[in-house]
Parts: sequence; structure tokens; C-alpha cells
Amino acid sequence: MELWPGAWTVLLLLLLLLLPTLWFCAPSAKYFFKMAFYNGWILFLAVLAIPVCAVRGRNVENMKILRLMLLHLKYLYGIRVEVRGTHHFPASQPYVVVSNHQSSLDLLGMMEVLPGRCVPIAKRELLWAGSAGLACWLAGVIFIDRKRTGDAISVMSEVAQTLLTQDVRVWVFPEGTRNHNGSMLPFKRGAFHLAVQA
Ligand SMILES: CCCCCCCCCCCCCCCC(=O)SCCNC(=O)CCNC(=O)[C@H](O)C(C)(C)COP(=O)(O)OP(=O)(O)OC[C@H]1O[C@@H](n2cnc3c(N)ncnc32)[C@H](O)[C@@H]1OP(=O)(O)O
Ligand SMILES: CCCCCCCC/C=C\CCCCCCCC(=O)OC[C@@H](O)COP(=O)(O)O
Repeated sequence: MELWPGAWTVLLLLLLLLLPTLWFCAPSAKYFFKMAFYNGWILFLAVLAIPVCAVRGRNVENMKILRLMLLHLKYLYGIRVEVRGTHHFPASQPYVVVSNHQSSLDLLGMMEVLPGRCVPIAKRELLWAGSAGLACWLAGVIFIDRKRTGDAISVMSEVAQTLLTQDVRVWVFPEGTRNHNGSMLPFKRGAFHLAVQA
């Protein structure tokens, strides 16, 4: 189908008008744009982080680089963070941090308080999230296949050994998935086995 000359300009103008209209009039569209930017920006930051992290190879120390690169996000989103009780994190020794999981924005809270040499356990699917997956891998994020309990358990048993031998801490979302409705899902047991084994 042939469009008349200038049709693309008109279409582009309409689109440019539509975007601010949606932003101001449709809260769900505004939410969608914000989340799309959040993910896109993280993918972009990960592209920058990859060569820096690659110098050390897969190493939990790289998590510091990701953390520093993500800390500014709260300002972009006007989020005020209040942190209390960080003195409860022991200065040195292995431990398991457990936290609730409502949304991918939890990443911001996690980065705010993430102790040194601490890596999260993440679903295996995140490994395939483009540049973000590779950045996570380089930072030592532990990936588990939630559908294969046996495999996940053996990964976590190896993690327990690493905790002991390499002075590493682990961050687990014991609900095992995001839960938006304000309540807590029943906890999966892996985090607690991990803590006992370590
Ligand atoms: C600048 C650029 C930035 C780029 C970007 C950066 C981002 C950098 C941060 C990324 C941040 C990502 C954050 C992602 C966040 C998630 O991806 S959350 C999803 C992944 N996390 C989890 O799933 C939590 C951990 N899950 C578990 O621990 C689960 O227990 C398991 C191991 C997966 C098994 O789950 P399940 O089979 O559904 O259920 P469950 O009832 O818990 O266990 C079954 C049986 O196995 C036993 N079992 C479980 N675990 C164990 C164990 N370890 N040892 C022995 N027995 C066990 C249980 O006791 C149970 O047996 P019984 O007691 O019934 O006899
Ligand atoms: C070329 C491939 C492009 C793939 C694009 C993927 C888009 C993703 C972009 C950026 C990734 C941002 C990293 C956010 C880290 C937060 C991870 C997260 O919160 O995962 C959810 C997981 O805890 C539970 O998952 P489910 O609630 O069970 O589901």
C-alpha cells in the first residue's frame, strides 16, 4: 500500500502527541513507560558494566561495580530511601540475607544495602536477559532452575561450600517469585537449608 507524501510526518506527529497525552492522562501508560525505561536503562548500564567487569572475569567483587552503577536510579525515580539497622550485618563471616520480593524495583533497595561480597540467587531465566544477564553472571550471581528442584538444591549445596571457603554472603528472596499483593508468599526452604549448611 502506497501512503501519500508527508503521511509518515503526520503519523510521527500524531505519535509524538499521543505519548504525552498517554503520560498525563493514563496512569497505567505512565507506569508502563517508567518500567520500560527502567529495564532499558539497566540494559544500557549493563553494556557499560560488562567490559569493566570482564577485566576480573566472573568475580563477586564485580557486584560492587553493578551496585555503584545502579545507585543513582532512585534519584531518577524520586524514591527516598531510609536505611535502618545495617549494623546487624556482621562485618566479616558468611551469612544469608533474606528479603521479600514485590517487584523488579526491589533491585534498588537491594543495591542500597548490599553488603560486600554478597551475591543474590536469581532465577535462571535472568541469565538470558541480554546484557543484564551477562553482567549478573560476571558479578557472580547464582542462577537456579526453579523447575528442577534437584538441580537447584545441588547448586545451593555448592553455594554453601563457597560461603564457607570464599567468605561470600548470599542474598535470597525466599518467596522465590515476585508477589505484588502486599502479603508474603510461603517461604521456599532453600535459604534456610543454606544457612544451616553454612
Ligand atoms: C549495571 C548493570 C546491572 C545489571 C543488572 C544487575 C542486577 C543484579 C542483581 C540481580 C538480582 C536478581 C534478583 C532475582 C530474584 C529472583 O530471581 S527470585 C527467584 C529465585 N530465587 C529463589 O527461587 C529463592 C530460592 N529458592 C529456593 O530456595 C527453593 O527452595 C528451591 C531450591 C528453588 C526449591 O524450590 P521448590 O522445589 O519449589 O520448593 P521447596 O519446598 O522449597 O523445596 C522442596 C524440597 O527440597 C528441600 N530443599 C530445598 N532447598 C534445599 C537445599 N538447599 N538443601 C537441601 N534440601 C533442600 C526442601 O526442604 C523441600 O523438602 P521437604 O522439606 O519438603 O522434604
Ligand atoms: C536481548 C534480550 C533482551 C531481554 C530483555 C529483558 C529485559 C530485562 C531487562 C533488564 C533486566 C533488569 C534486571 C532486573 C533484575 C530484577 C530481577 C527480578 O526481579 O526478577 C524477577 C525474579 O526475581 C522473580 O521472577 P518472577 O516473579 O517469578 O517472574
